[in-house]
Amino acid sequence: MNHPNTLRTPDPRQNPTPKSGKTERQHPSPLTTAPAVADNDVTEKILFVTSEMKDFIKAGGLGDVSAALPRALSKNHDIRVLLPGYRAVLTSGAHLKKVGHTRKRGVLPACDIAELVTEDGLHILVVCNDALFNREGSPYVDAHGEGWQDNDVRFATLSSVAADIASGHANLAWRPDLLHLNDWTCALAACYLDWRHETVPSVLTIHNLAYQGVFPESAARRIGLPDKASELDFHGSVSFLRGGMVRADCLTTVSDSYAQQIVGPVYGCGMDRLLARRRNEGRLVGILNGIDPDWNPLHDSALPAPFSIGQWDKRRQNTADLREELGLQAIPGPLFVFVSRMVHQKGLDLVCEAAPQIIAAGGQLALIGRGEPMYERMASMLARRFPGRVSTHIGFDEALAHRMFAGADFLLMPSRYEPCGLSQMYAQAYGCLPIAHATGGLIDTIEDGVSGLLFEHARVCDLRSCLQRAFRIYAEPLLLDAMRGAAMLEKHGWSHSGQQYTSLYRQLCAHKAAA
Ligand SMILES: Nc1ncnc2c1ncn2[C@@H]1O[C@H](COP(=O)(O)OP(=O)(O)O[C@H]2O[C@H](CO)[C@@H](O)[C@H](O)[C@H]2O)[C@@H](O)[C@H]1O
Repeated sequence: MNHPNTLRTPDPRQNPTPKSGKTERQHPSPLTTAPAVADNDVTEKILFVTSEMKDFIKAGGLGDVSAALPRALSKNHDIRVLLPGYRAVLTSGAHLKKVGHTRKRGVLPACDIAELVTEDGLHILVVCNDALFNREGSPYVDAHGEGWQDNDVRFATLSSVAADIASGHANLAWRPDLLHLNDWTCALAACYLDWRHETVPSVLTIHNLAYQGVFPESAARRIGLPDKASELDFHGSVSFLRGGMVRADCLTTVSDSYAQQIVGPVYGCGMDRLLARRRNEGRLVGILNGIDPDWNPLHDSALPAPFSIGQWDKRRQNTADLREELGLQAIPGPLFVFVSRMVHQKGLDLVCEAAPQIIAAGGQLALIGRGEPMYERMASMLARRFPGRVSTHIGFDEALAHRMFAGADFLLMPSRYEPCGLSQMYAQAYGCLPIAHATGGLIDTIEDGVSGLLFEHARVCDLRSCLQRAFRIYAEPLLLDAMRGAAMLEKHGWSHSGQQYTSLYRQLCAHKAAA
């Protein structure tokens, strides 16, 4: 997710958590007892608000989760996704029908609301405002990679419309019992509900705390913030995420380990004290992401040789074809891949530093990604330095990513931090063993020495030792195949996490109803 207009992780030692003029809402935790969840027991109406969805437009992992989680939840909920009317949505070929309208709210514009239904029956509500959303390119950045100048207005509008739908001010025949917000781009919805004295409960999921939707103070005027909006104050700037973190009824993040890490100064991005307080209130929980069941190497049309556990000859065919596709030599050594946004978080610099060791030991490396120009250059230079042994593809190519997981022996994921991570789970499903820094969701999804390899610190020396382990495993085919099988057997579906969300929704709705 390349979210501009958001500040990179502030150093919390330099920036202690600011004291807001307003006391944060105190309420007893409702998250104590979990009502039983029966399958196909469709109850609460949920509005799932997101700024990207893989069906139409994806910038990062949020796009994957926004496509998979609502579908998993639809067996227990009447769930609708709310998405901005980007050009990619309007021109997707789906039939859009106008179903509602929101009025101008101060400086925020009026919007139409259209509905489309996906082929598999998921209802999507689309916020239509051509001036804000109907433009070419990414949800967050312009053609030069700069954040859209009006991102504050665009995402305040998305949030305001979500609150309008929740409070029955959108002329819609449907009204949700709960709002599920995702990341800073819609976090303000929790504030709008509060400022408008609406009681609809909200859950805010933090997919990546480093992206906080921080804008200069002038944004307050541009989006018409009320004077009382001190919960958005972040060292004199306006933080959309902070507002949502204060006002949402419950915060979730995408793994248990990350939930534990972000209440401390190292991973807390300057928000650790607020988050610790919310955890002590019982209002911060970790719910692990799952992956879409479509990630199945036996039924993947992108693969030259679909395979299942044990069909290692077929898997090797994918490796040979991938080498040919990427212009890599046909050698007997292991193939390592890196499939990721190329940003500081993902540790590409560590991969580049360790690459000569991989080559010297008889391995190969293939990289795919796009992101910050410095990292893209680093990856391209590596391919020029080691022709036939390193391949770099700058760009986004979903089908190639599938073939890389299916053909590579190891996935490199030395992320400095990782809220959950999806690539390691995709890799495991395709028998490619992740080699990862033991942080966040990587701890919760990889069993060291069984379904992948973990190293303790995001340092090149730790990565190097882990690479030596990988070469030793590769030299023992029986062990390698056993680990591949174990990785493919990992259960990373959405059913358990979906149940946890359902329990949470039910507790919050019951609590609000009782109040
Ligand atoms: N060039 C390219 N071509 C093809 N595919 C590419 C690609 N670059 C990346 N991808 C794919 O994009 C997705 C990225 O998902 P991640 O969870 O790894 O990262 P991200 O940091 O964006 O997500 C944030 O949100 C998610 C969702 O909650 C958290 O898992 C994560 O930890 C958090 O940082 C994966 O499916 C990956 O394979």
